[in-house]
Amino acid sequence: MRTAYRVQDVRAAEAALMARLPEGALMRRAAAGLAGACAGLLRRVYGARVVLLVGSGDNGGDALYAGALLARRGAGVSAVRLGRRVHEAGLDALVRAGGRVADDPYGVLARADLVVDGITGIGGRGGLRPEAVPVVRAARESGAVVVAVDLPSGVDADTGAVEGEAVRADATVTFGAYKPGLLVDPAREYAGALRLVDIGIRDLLPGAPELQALQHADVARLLPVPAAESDKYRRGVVGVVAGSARYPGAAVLAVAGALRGGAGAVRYVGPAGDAVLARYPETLVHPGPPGRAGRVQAWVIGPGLADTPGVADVLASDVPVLVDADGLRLLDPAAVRARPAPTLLTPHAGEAAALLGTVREDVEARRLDAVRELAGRYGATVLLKGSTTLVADPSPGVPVRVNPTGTPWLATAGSGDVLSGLTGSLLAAGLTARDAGSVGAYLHGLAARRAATGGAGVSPTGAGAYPYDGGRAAPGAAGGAPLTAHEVARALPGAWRDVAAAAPGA
Ligand SMILES: NC(=O)C1=CN([C@@H]2O[C@H](COP(=O)(O)OP(=O)(O)OC[C@H]3O[C@@H](n4cnc5c(N)ncnc54)[C@H](OP(=O)(O)O)[C@@H]3O)[C@@H](O)[C@H]2O)[C@@H](O)CC1
Ligand SMILES: Nc1ncnc2c1ncn2[C@@H]1O[C@H](COP(=O)(O)OP(=O)(O)O)[C@@H](O)[C@H]1O
Ligand SMILES: [K+]
Repeated sequence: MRTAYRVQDVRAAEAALMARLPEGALMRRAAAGLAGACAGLLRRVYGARVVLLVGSGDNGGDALYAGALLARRGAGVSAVRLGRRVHEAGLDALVRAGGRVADDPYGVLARADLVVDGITGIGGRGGLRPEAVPVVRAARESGAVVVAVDLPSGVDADTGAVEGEAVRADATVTFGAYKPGLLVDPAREYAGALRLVDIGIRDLLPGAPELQALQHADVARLLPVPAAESDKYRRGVVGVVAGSARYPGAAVLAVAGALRGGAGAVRYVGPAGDAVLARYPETLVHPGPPGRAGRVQAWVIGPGLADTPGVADVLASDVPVLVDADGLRLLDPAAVRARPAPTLLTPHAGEAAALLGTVREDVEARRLDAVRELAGRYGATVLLKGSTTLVADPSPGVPVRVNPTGTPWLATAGSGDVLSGLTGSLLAAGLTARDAGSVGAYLHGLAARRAATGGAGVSPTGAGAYPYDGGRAAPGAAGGAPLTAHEVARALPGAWRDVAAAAPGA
């Protein structure tokens, strides 16, 4: 499992470790890791042209010490000063190693092979300052590989927000622990490939991180597996209330997901029974209302529902309920808060904005804050869909899960319906709302990657999702082809098998 910690926790851990180590030891560890990563990105260090963008703080210090190490290996290293101050000991080390301060930043940038962004790290506030903006643009336009130190300068480490301009890096070398902004959009997009350098603070970080990103082995442990004595009822029955005369396809897609999510049976309730049966004869169909349809272990309500009644009925039940799409528009917040059984809300940014009384752009700019706030306000688990899918628990101390497997190819009509069916099925099979949401999003993203690329998923460690391959970042959609929601559903068993194969002893 990958974890991310807030700046205050990273600083506290660093301070505790620094008190036990000689002065400067941590920065030397960070710089050595950074220099090693830079060397890996350059075909040859000797003769390479490296430019350091150096801000006022220790982030600039890291860049200067790493630059000194590269200069000692024969690189031509120039420092561009962008702060009011500079890390003096770092600058001395660079000059002693043969590096220099650039008189003409644009001249050295035009010839650079590698640019090291040491403007700000965890001490940065707001976007880049105006004087840094043209320099950063010149770095990007030079075609050099851009490596961010700890974080791309200008992004918010704790929230993933980007206010104004920020560095767009090909790779980010981060120290001690991932920061939330490296895993959550929009900042994640600026970070490129990630590499974590161990500087020895791991055991000094708090027990609960801010974020968790599951990997294959974590998901494998959570997958429901039928026991020898299982029957379809013991595996769980999921009830799907979806579709309408206007949108029968949403019912078919939600059932397509539900049939592949581990429940023993899928009960469809609504007016699109014929369309569902035509595609999936194994479905149990009932015209409704849900209260008369028979016992289920979890309900999914909402995809393509239009204004069909049933939300209040389902929310009044004593089993876990997943509410999506039109269901989110029709729900009574007080009824959600009053439920003794778990509720999982699965909005996209627009639906989340409506639930919060704000606008979509606001949610997209601050996804992590938005998902936590929604979970708190509604007393429900919330899965916020989109470019980075997040799952928040209603209890504030519980880490938010961030899904690493998503791909922009998923932005296709109906793929959310597949996700709600799949996730509801996991709920019916007995997973908690938080686990069902994170496992559902993981399998859904993996299936989409397989469908878009003709088989390639992500590696068991999640490389391919947060890659560090010694080269440039693998962009999310590279090498893929358009896919349909149905293809995502059909690729789910393959994704499930990939993940299950990573279980210990599998
Ligand atoms: N602690 C440790 O043990 C270790 C820390 N390590 C490293 O230290 C980094 C943290 O260093 P830090 O605390 O010095 O902060 P940092 O990110 O360099 O920026 C601070 C200064 O930047 C300025 N500034 C602010 N906003 C700005 C903006 N928008 N645009 C431009 N400038 C802006 C502002 O100064 P001002 O210019 O206002 O005087 C502020 O004081 C951390 O990320 C990691 O790389 C590693 O070596 C491992 C060990
Ligand atoms: N840019 C993106 N990157 C990754 N995943 C995305 C992106 N945009 C949308 N998705 C995913 O695609 C699905 C779309 O669901 P939703 O918005 O409900 O659409 P629909 O209602 O058409 O099914 C969600 O799983 C969401 O997380
Ligand atoms: K930086």
